[in-house]
Amino acid sequence: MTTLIKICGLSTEAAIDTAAREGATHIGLVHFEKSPRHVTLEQAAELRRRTPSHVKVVLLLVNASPELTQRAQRTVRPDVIQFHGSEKPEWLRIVKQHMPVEAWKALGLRSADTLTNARRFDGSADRLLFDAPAQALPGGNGSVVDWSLLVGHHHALPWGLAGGLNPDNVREALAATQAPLVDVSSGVESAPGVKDMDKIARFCQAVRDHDQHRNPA
Ligand SMILES: O=C(O)c1ccccc1N[C@@H]1O[C@H](COP(=O)(O)O)[C@@H](O)[C@H]1O
Repeated sequence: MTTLIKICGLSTEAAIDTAAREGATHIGLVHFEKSPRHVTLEQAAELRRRTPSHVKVVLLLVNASPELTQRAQRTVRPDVIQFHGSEKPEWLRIVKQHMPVEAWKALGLRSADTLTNARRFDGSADRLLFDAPAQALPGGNGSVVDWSLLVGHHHALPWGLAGGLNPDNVREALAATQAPLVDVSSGVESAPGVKDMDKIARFCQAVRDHDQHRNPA
């Protein structure tokens, strides 16, 4: 099985090109004004147009109003909306009824209870992302998830691992958790909001090395 790779918080065409060339399966665009990675909907639409069709575009929103969510979907036309606030399963269900998008829900992984409570998204989320608990920002803080909570857990939904991943720890994270998707933002930056092309390349290579080691040809 090939691990899916999401590189999040991209804001330049160069970063999109690098992520796509290095093997990202998903790129993330953050529309959240408090984030150093915030892009306007118009910028996100431009970056979406730049993205090759084999790479899925994930638009990240945090507790956005119904009006903003609809405007964002119509302007950017993402493949996925990643809900990274305290959005409820009912809201994801409504979004999926009215918009042609996948709905992903990010959850701050505090304890085993988080995994139990995640079952409330069965039937509404297309994928869960387990991130470190919220701090000053709801995500993008570079804090590492307690991977041991995920070891041996049976996931009812497709899922992904986020939170504090970087080129130097992603292989260890994958070996520990067997995550089918890894999601990185600050771990491939040289400063908040500034993507580092070399780190993006090294991150993707580390994931490929893991996959190769697991499934030697
Ligand atoms: O990236 C951001 O600025 C951000 C802002 C608000 C919510 C989520 C955000 N990013 C997401 O957080 C996780 C983990 O990020 P990191 O790798 O620890 O920096 C990831 O899903 C980002 O997409």
